[in-house]
Amino acid sequence: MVTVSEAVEYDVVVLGGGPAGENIVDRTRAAGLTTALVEAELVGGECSYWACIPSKALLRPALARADARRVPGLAGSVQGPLDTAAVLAHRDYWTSSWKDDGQVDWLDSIGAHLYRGHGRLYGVRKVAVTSPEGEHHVLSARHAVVVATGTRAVIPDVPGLAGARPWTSREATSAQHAPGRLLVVGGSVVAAEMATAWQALGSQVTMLVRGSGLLPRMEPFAGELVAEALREAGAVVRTDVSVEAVVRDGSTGPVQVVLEGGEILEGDELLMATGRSPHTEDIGLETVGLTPGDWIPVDDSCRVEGHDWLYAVGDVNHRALLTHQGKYQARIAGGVIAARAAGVPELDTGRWGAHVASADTQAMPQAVFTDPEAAAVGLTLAEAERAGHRVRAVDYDLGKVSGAGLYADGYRGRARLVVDLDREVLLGATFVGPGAAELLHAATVAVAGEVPIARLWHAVPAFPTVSEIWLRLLETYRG
Ligand SMILES: Cc1cc2nc3c(=O)[nH]c(=O)nc-3n(C[C@H](O)[C@H](O)[C@H](O)COP(=O)(O)OP(=O)(O)OC[C@H]3O[C@@H](n4cnc5c(N)ncnc54)[C@H](O)[C@@H]3O)c2cc1C
Ligand SMILES: NC(=O)c1ccc[n+]([C@@H]2O[C@H](COP(=O)([O-])OP(=O)(O)OC[C@H]3O[C@@H](n4cnc5c(N)ncnc54)[C@H](O)[C@@H]3O)[C@@H](O)[C@H]2O)c1
Repeated sequence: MVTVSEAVEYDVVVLGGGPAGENIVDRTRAAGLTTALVEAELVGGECSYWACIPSKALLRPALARADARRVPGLAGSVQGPLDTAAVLAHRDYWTSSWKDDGQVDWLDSIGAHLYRGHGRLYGVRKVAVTSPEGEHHVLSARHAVVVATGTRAVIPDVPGLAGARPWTSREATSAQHAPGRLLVVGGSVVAAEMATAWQALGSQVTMLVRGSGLLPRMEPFAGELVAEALREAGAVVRTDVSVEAVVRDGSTGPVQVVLEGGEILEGDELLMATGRSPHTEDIGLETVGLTPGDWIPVDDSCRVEGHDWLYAVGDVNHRALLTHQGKYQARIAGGVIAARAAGVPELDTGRWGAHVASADTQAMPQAVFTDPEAAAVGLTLAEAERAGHRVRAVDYDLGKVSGAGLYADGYRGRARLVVDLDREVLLGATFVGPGAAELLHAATVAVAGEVPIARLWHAVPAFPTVSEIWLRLLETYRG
């Protein structure tokens, strides 16, 4: 091991090169600071290679076909199966076949230094790196160390599961063929999106959901509409079931799942879409008084309490497990690091200030690329009520909007605004329907901007777009 006296010094050292880590590098370099990035696998992280990008590349053809099948005059031409090989090749293109040359070129172009290898905190302001070749480096940070090590899939402690080669999100996004029968355990976002993709790509999907419905963090109608569409597409969606054991003999044979009550189901692959745990077991948290394996709690500037040099951004701080929020946190924390390095006397930490990630808690958007798409920002009705707001939910059938009817024959969807009755602003909005993801940003602007309902009345949606849902919702609210 090299000694600390041989440490290479930078202004900022970033541990983990996913979207959040990359954005810290970008912001701190833009501020003229010297920055090193430590990455154990591929620069770009989970999102680029085994999550957002490949999953959306698999889903886009499925959703485009579903939309086209609802357009008179076109529907007849798109009744056949997807070209699975072409879809997988398209996915491979979007992951650059799991190579990160493009991202590395970008790091070079902005003058950041990449250290490939496993990084660990090594006491105050230091990171030790072990390269794949076994070389050791110690990096020392003048201003900040930023942990952005992300998450991995949780494999629950179910008898027989660990030895049954279950798929996680990694295999579900990188598989090179469609399994004949795919069992999916879980009912949240990864489960719903991957069930949608693989059912469309030719697998017979069976979803085994522990709860009473899909997409449990959204308004209940989101999960209901997505489950209905999955069933119509031929998938089996079973709710209120619990997996008690898994059996798989040999390495390539079918896998059996034993449900509570004894029923046995068989599949060719088993996807466990049962949540995430932080990549913090072996990153030296103990050397700075934190607990290995835990999420890293931070304040609203993404700084770790009690350590004025240590920050955590992205999934690892557990504020919002979404790429765009991790990137947002990185922009905020990058700005904080740059301001403090420049000796700015006072940070802008008021609500919605430049140095606090207010949107994580007050206006977080999410788009789920199922058929129909489900998109939401801010609070659901139940969350707003739990938080003690005096609210009213305003609902409207998206299919009744002319733009939606023209978009697709028999358009099925629903929208909800959650209105704060005391301030007459939106606390949340949800849209479920084909193409609904693109309705989301208008709602995000309204929620983050706390735009008064009276002013939204003057934001006129173009006719005949699906966005006319805004007019219908406001009319419904005003009675
Ligand atoms: C199937 C799936 C689909 C998703 N789709 C979406 C989507 O459509 N939209 C969306 O917003 N979010 C989506 N997400 C969530 C999104 O992937 C994460 O929120 C995002 O990747 C988090 O970014 P991050 O930078 O915090 O961490 P990651 O992307 O996990 O990157 C962390 C990086 O740190 C590296 N690392 C870890 N430990 C070390 C170490 N000790 N030393 C060096 N390097 C280390 C890892 O190798 C990795 O490259 C999806 C997730 C899944 C699983
Ligand atoms: N389009 C997007 O924005 C997108 C897509 C995919 C994932 N993501 C994000 O990635 C993160 C991970 O998603 P996820 O769906 O893996 O996790 P999740 O935490 O959202 O859901 C995990 C689900 O698994 C269930 N579960 C846990 N243990 C179980 C068990 N033993 N048996 C049966 N069910 C069990 C839970 O009840 C929960 O509903 C989420 O935060 C999600 O927002 C986002």
